Amino acid sequence: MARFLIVEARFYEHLNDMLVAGARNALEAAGHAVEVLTVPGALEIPGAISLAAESGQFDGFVAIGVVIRGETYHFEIVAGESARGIMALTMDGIAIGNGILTVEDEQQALVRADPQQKDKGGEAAKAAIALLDLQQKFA
Ligand SMILES: Nc1c(NC[C@H](O)[C@H](O)[C@H](O)CO)[nH]c(=O)[nH]c1=O
Ligand SMILES: CC(=O)[C@@H](O)COP(=O)(O)O
Repeated sequence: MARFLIVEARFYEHLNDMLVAGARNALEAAGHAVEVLTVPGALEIPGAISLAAESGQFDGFVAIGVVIRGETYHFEIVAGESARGIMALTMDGIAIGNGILTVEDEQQALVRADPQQKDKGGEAAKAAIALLDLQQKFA
């Protein structure tokens, strides 16, 4: 049993609930312990994971959020920088699954967040489990 932290950016609550449910289902089905930490937006996710990883309290992480394109360049910043931050932490050896949706509209997000449809939260959780398995394999 490993200890996983889901770090969720609670920007779109109804979509987040579905993504977190999918991630939690996948982690618990695999026999892992799950806690959830909430941050304001996707840009805060890498920093929160970095702090939580330093605490030594968790073995792996699932980043959950939804970024929907608006009218300005802000979408590119939030989508790109959150992914860049997560990838930097991954390359430092932290097991993270990226479940941050970056979509054009809410309809695209709904289909991807719903555990009965694309279940991107569950997919991200399985990716985190796979990375943790690799960490242990190469330790
Ligand atoms: N527009 C979205 C944001 N924006 C907020 C930023 O993530 C951040 O919280 C703010 O700039 C303060 O640092 N966040 C999302 O998760 N989704 C969005 O669509
Ligand atoms: C992440 C975004 O693009 C969005 O929430 C911001 O919208 P806008 O560009 O219209 O300010």
